[in-house]
Amino acid sequence: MTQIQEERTITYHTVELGPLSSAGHATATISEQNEAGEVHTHLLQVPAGLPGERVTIAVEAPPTPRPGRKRRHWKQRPPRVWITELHETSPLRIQAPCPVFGTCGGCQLQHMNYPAQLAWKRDVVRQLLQEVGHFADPPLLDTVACDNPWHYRNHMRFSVNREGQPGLTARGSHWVLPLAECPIAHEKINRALSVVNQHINPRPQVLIRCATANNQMLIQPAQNEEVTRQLAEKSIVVQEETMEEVLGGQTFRIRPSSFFQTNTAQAEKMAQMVLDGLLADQPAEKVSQMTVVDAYCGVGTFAALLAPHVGKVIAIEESASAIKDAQWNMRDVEHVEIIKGKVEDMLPGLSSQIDGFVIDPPRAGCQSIVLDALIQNPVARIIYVSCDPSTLARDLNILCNVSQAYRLRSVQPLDMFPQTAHIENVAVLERTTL
Ligand SMILES: C[S@@+](CC[C@H](N)C(=O)[O-])C[C@H]1O[C@@H](n2cnc3c(N)ncnc32)[C@H](O)[C@@H]1O
Repeated sequence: MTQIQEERTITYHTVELGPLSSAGHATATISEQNEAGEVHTHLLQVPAGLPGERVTIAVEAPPTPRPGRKRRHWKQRPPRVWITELHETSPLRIQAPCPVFGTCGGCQLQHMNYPAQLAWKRDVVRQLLQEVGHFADPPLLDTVACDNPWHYRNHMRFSVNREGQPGLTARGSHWVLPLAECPIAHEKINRALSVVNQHINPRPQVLIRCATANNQMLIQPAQNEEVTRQLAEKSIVVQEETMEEVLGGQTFRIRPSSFFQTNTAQAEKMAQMVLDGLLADQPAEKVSQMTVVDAYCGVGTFAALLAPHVGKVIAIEESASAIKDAQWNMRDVEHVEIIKGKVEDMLPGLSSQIDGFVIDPPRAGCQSIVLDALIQNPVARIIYVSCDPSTLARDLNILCNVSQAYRLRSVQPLDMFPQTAHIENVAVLERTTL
């Protein structure tokens, strides 16, 4: 089959780069004149650039809809932009170790030194808390660094190309870059990849998840006997249904489709922040009587770690697989109630006799019904764990400024995803009325 590739115009511009966008790309403004002599200004995202740098960029016009295609389904893509020459570099620039950095869609910040990444993440959170959250002077702490900002990911989802090779996709496309290793993947995942990529993978994706506390690994789809044997030679024990990982001194069983934090070392720190935020400064006898809710509990990480300290834990989760794991993980704890369901359905019906909440929703943040329930029956403390600072800022504004039901005590950025633009936060809120 012959495929006719559309020819796309590439223009070159020498520019000074502006601030990083929240996606982690530098920005650039260019002006172009069309055939009618009209000048149009465009704000572009420049991957692998840094503010203040003087660079030449190539700008490839986005594809246009093919004749006959319904325009209704057409989604205009931004132009593809890449740096062709660096004239003046930023003092924050370092050599990115990955050969596909800038092309791969996985990392955005490998070219920026690590302290600068941490400072930039704090700055993004500050700006969002001010502009979206309406906190004039937010109580924002410094970003907690990851002790090793490389090889931290315990879970990788590789795409597979037509030749059956696993890799990561290029930014803004479905084009698979076959990989021998990835500098943010855990060393055990890279070891497994070096075996898996020697075989033809029949499915469009390969998921690899490893434990850091032992040699157990989950791989989907299941690999054949030969691959499993070769992995065993590399000391990797491929599990069939569940694997076990240790966090905060407790063992957690995890199924392939259950959520588990992807950076175990940082998750340890995060769990301690949750415990401290909820229980610190309170007399032991009061803590032992507390009823706390772990909403969006996943496999029960926070619930299990809170259980030894408090009177009762109610854990809520919608995923059937995570619920099975949570039940196993807390099988020996009597004072835990595990509820399968949506937080927005369960929360309004819960008793008002709750002393503290841990909420760790997906990126979209909390639904308004959840925020309403927290405002109607304010609890002494909420620990809001968030993987998206913009929805966190939106929800904190409702909980603290609009309703004035809570006071924001602290927001702690935690670098769960070094080398990427993703930002995790732990916010501590307390009820305004005692
Ligand atoms: C960010 S994860 C947090 C998991 C857990 N707190 C942890 O640290 O491992 C969010 C979890 O919320 C669950 N979830 C998503 N939407 C939900 C909803 N509306 N109600 C209940 N659980 C939900 C997901 O299945 C996922 O396990």
